[in-house]
Amino acid sequence: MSRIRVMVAGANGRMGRQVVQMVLKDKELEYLGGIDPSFPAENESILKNYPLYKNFEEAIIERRPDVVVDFTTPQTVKQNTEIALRMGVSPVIGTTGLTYEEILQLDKLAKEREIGGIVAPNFAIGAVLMMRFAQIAAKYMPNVEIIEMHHDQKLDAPSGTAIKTAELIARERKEILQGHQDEKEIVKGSRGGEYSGFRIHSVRLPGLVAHQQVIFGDQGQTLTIRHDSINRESFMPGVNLAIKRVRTLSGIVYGLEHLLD
Ligand SMILES: NC(=O)C1=CN([C@@H]2O[C@H](COP(=O)(O)OP(=O)(O)OC[C@H]3O[C@@H](n4cnc5c(N)ncnc54)[C@H](OP(=O)(O)O)[C@@H]3O)[C@@H](O)[C@H]2O)C=CC1
Ligand SMILES: O=C(O)C1=N[C@H](C(=O)O)C[C@H](O)C1
Repeated sequence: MSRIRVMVAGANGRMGRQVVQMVLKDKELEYLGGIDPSFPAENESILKNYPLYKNFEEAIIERRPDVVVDFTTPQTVKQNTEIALRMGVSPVIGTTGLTYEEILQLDKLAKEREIGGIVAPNFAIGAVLMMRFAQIAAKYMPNVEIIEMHHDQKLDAPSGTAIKTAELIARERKEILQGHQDEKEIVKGSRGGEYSGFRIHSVRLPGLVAHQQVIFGDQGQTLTIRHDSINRESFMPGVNLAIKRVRTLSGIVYGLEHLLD
């Protein structure tokens, strides 16, 4: 059976480097090269042993991969994905920051071109379970707040995981007036961002990787569902699964849970 030909956009980034190593270790995958405007600084970088492009479109035209994995930036991911879909390449998108409307637009394009793609705000299995458990709890405990905590180089807030969690909670939660209606926010932003009547708080600190708590409250009790990615290896089994399954999908699938049994 022929190997799946893979390129990695954002290859020189924190996630991209991890993905390149994972692809190189898997005999079912063939690494065609990376795409990243910033070239690796260290001479010993493994990236330098393979083609490295600065321009996404040029790379896709020249190498013609089956799958392109995108861990770039919220500013560039939509354009990259449109190029990939127009060129018949299946996108595996980990980059966060796409709006729901943008995902729908990409889905339309993917279906027109009969190509499968996946947008997964979190590839860690534990995070997928955390979101599912929060969705279940929201039906019974509608008072809820989300606290997400990430490293201080993150470009988007709230995290893609927090947004997806909020979407799932909002689907199950009955509409309630949460908190005191006469609340006065003394320090602007201290109550976090509002999503569908509940709050999301974003913490950014060095030392953190990717963490989230979903806290539910009720009379005399709280329930806390927490997930921690303590390193970026946590995302690799999910990315690997997505690379192997993406070409069997129809249109853009939103969330790794759709690939799990
Ligand atoms: N879905 C998931 O499970 C996870 C998702 N993420 C998401 O992945 C994204 C990347 O995170 P992270 O690796 O930490 O970020 P980094 O900033 O470390 O890496 C992003 C890389 O992409 C490069 N880049 C920018 N524009 C382009 C482009 N047009 N084409 C190719 N490469 C480009 C950047 O170069 P330069 O620095 O020069 O701009 C940088 O090297 C974020 O959106 C993050 O939220 C992160 C972890 C897990
Ligand atoms: O930027 C990160 O690091 C992460 N981003 C994703 C998100 O926005 O949810 C996934 C994970 O939390 C790590």
